[in-house]
Amino acid sequence: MTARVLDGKQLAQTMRVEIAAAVAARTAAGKRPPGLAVVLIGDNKASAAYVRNKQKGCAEVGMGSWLHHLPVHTSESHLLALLDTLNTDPAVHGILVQLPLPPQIREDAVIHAVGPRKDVDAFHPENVGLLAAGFPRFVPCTPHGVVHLLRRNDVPLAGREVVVVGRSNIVGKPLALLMMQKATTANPAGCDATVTVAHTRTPDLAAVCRRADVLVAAVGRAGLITPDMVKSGAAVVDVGTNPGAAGKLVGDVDPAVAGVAGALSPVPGGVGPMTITMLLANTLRAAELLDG
Ligand SMILES: Nc1nc2c(c(=O)[nH]1)N[C@@H](CN(C=O)c1ccc(C(=O)N[C@@H](CCC(=O)O)C(=O)O)cc1)CN2
Repeated sequence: MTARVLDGKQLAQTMRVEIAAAVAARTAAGKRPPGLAVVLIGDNKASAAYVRNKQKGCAEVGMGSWLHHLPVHTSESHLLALLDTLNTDPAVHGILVQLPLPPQIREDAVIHAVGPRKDVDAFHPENVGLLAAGFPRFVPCTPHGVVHLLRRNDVPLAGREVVVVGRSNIVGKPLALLMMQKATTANPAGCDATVTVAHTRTPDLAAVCRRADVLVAAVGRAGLITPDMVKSGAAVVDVGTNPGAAGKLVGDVDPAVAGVAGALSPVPGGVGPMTITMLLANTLRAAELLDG
């Protein structure tokens, strides 16, 4: 078997056209274009590239974006003061602080300081709570990208066994919530699946993974998921972004898994591009919620 490729690059592009149409309709109706403020601290090359792509995405769909690039030694209080200003700026609908942060700045303090109505990453505890309760204000970008990638490729989820390997706040936990939740009008990203969350301390990880009709790997360990861990015909989504040889990005899934899986979302070209498109979708939603 050679797995069907779940092409995130192409789907992200299709969804951007849909978002651009919604933005154009808003501006034609005399509304302010959605605007995203992006805060980048320091000179991490990968972070700078992600931020560039986020701004490029904004331009592509007709949204405004502002980059606040702060030096690596920026103090936490300086960053919090900037966030205060952005929280009250009516042109700014979404605020994003690129992670990871330098060590003098507490991630938790920053996550709490982004106004929950502008928190397009959906990291603020208020938004985490709303998601957990099944009434998300914003759906976190990477998990939402995974759900769209599977749905738009007709991978069945309702009633299926989904195994999420990884328990991070950004991917594993929120994705497990979406996968287990009932699909409702308030929560169309709910998937009605039966969900197992596994991680590096799970005994016999291979046996747990082999149960999956849909297997999602989000651990951050290159090549962790090998062909013997995958049920024949399963859909496999790779969310890993690990540094490989010659500056290449490597996923958590061994490429040989393509010989066993029915469908495979690769790295690069799978969930990554979807993450940025879902950020644009959240910025549009923030503008709709804030400005009507
Ligand atoms: N504030 C946030 N910080 C971080 C997030 C986030 O969602 N919000 N996630 C990651 C980084 N990230 C977005 O910020 C991100 C990672 C990867 C990609 C992507 O498109 N990857 C491409 C490959 C790119 C390459 O070759 O280098 C792919 O997978 O095809 C987009 C966004 C941590 N920080």
